[in-house]
Amino acid sequence: MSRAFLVVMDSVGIGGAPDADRFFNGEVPDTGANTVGHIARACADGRAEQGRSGPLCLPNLDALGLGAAVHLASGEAAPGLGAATPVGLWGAASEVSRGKDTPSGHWELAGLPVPWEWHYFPDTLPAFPADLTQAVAQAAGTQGILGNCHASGTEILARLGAEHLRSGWPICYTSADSVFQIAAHEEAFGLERLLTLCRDIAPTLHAMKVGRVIARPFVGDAETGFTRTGNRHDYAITPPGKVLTDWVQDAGGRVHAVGKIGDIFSMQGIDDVVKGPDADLMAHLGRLVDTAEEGSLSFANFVEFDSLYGHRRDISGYARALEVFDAAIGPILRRLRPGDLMILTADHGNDPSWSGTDHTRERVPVLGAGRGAGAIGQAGFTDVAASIADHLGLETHGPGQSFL
Ligand SMILES: O=P(O)(O)O[C@H]1O[C@H](CO)[C@@H](O)[C@H]1O
Ligand SMILES: [Mn+2]
Ligand SMILES: [Mn+2]
Repeated sequence: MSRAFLVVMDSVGIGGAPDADRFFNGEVPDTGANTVGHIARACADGRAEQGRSGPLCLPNLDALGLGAAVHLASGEAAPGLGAATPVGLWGAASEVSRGKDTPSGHWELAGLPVPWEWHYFPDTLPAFPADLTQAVAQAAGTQGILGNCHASGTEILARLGAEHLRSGWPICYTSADSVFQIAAHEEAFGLERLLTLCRDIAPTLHAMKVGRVIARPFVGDAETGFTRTGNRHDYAITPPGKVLTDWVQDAGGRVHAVGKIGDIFSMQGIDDVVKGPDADLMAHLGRLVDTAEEGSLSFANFVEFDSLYGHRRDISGYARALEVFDAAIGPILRRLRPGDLMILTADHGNDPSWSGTDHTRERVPVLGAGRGAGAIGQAGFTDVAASIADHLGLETHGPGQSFL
């Protein structure tokens, strides 16, 4: 028997997406974006010295083949990585779904490319159509909404947090992703009221093919500043068909979700979920490596690379998070048993050295531990699902090909 662990390092791209010129941050195309490559370059040049220092140090990910994968994907060397011959399976995967967002990336990694065009709101003022604005205000019980624009979630709180406290109106904003985000004060507006509002309005947005309604609760005041809390909740469209989690369950295996995976798949094919900050999630992943059943899939997402550092264009923070992740995953990799496969990958890029504040279209690393060493080469996202299915002895579905 065998077990599988699929670990998504959210936004840890490695450059070189073949269609990067069709994706943008503002006016700037994503051509040339390279999350890991540019972080490694900044570290080597002494431009990532906050809370860490020196060349990017990722011995465990690099031993599996991260540096080699960066070079394969982008043609660029990542300074500090890629010196040794990989001891894992390594390759670079491209996405075919037409969104560079989290659900598109995860669904395709789970075997199902997104078959539709997502709806994106224009970067205009207002960003939302009048009937949607009215529907949200009516559901909120307010005379109107604030925001109604593209924004970074932290910047818009600094700009509109005080006005939200004065008016009581919810702050609604979007991004280059297919999202409708509602920020509201946990105490003044009420956390439960915000979650109810998002849940009630979600079917309207999903009918428009907007991927997610995201509740963004925050606390604080104008004097001390406003801070988002851990009570974020995503209300996502359901995947349009069966995915890897269903394949595992249909064969009688259990599926354990760690982090945002439950939200991203609307709990489809998932037995249980644990949430929390990434440091806690790593402890849960370690526990699953020690306890997961034969035939099971443990599916984890580590979001802080993206949410705390990529969108904030914080190169030092992103480098630090990669180094902390690397140090923590090492002992877990060493606890894998015969018959286990762990794949580490990503869902899109979010190059912190790039223009704008949105994701970047990139290839992603595919690093495999437990099934020997070797080059996978250029792969598709769906090959990840096919390979896990192959490893677990399941029938595969969809376009993916196993690289095992
Ligand atoms: O700037 P914040 O609120 O973190 O928003 C980011 O988070 C959203 C969901 O991942 C993305 O679409 C991006 O807009
Ligand atoms: Mn993501
Ligand atoms: Mn993101």
